[in-house]
Amino acid sequence: MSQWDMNNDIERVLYSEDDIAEAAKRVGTELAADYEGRTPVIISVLKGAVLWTVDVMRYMQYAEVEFIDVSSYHGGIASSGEVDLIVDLQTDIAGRDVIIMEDIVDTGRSLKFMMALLEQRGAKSIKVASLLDKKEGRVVDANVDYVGFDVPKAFVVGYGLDYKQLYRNLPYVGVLKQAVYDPEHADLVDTTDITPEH
Ligand SMILES: O=P(O)(O)OC[C@H]1O[C@H](OP(=O)(O)OP(=O)(O)O)[C@H](O)[C@@H]1O
Ligand code: HPA
Repeated sequence: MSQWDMNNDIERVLYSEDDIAEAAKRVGTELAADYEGRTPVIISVLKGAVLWTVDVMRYMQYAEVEFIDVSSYHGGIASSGEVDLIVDLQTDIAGRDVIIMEDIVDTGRSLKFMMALLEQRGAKSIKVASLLDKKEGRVVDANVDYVGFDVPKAFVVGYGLDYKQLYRNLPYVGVLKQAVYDPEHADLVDTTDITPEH
């Protein structure tokens, strides 16, 4: 195997390409049924949710898609606690049914920030569809309505999720090897006793 291979940096795969394709079909089909007769605005959260968004929306009917970018991680593995709006929506969502598409809800800070913003702008309804829900990571209240997988408390990468902007293009979700992290952050990552919940 070539040394120049991202797969070498992965400790273990949690959700395979097939697992994710199945989850996208399940969530997309459920959304199609729940939004029958309505045209929701899908709000895809850059950059991580792009792959999940396009895979899920293939199973839906009439829907618009918009992008937003909020950031609390600034590239590393620890949430900074402060959320910034980096890229705003290009449309008015007042009176609209919106679906926030996330790759992961972890501390909940990004989602809480977006929920407040969309409520303030007069969204008629707001639901959340996330590939991963890391419930153990929550530090603020944030609820996910449509979940791909409940993910254990470990820093994961792949299928949109990054570490320092890399690994988003892996087709699966996995745990990064400890050795890949900056030594000063090593204590923030727990890769032991991780059991996939599927
Ligand atoms: O629940 P939280 O602790 O707020 O974490 C979840 C957020 O963090 C990640 O985005 P990030 O800010 O890293 O941007 P990215 O999608 O561009 O990687 C992820 O895509 C979520 O939006
Ligand atoms: O586990 C994670 N991996 C990548 N990005 C993230 N943003 C919040 N949690 C994570």
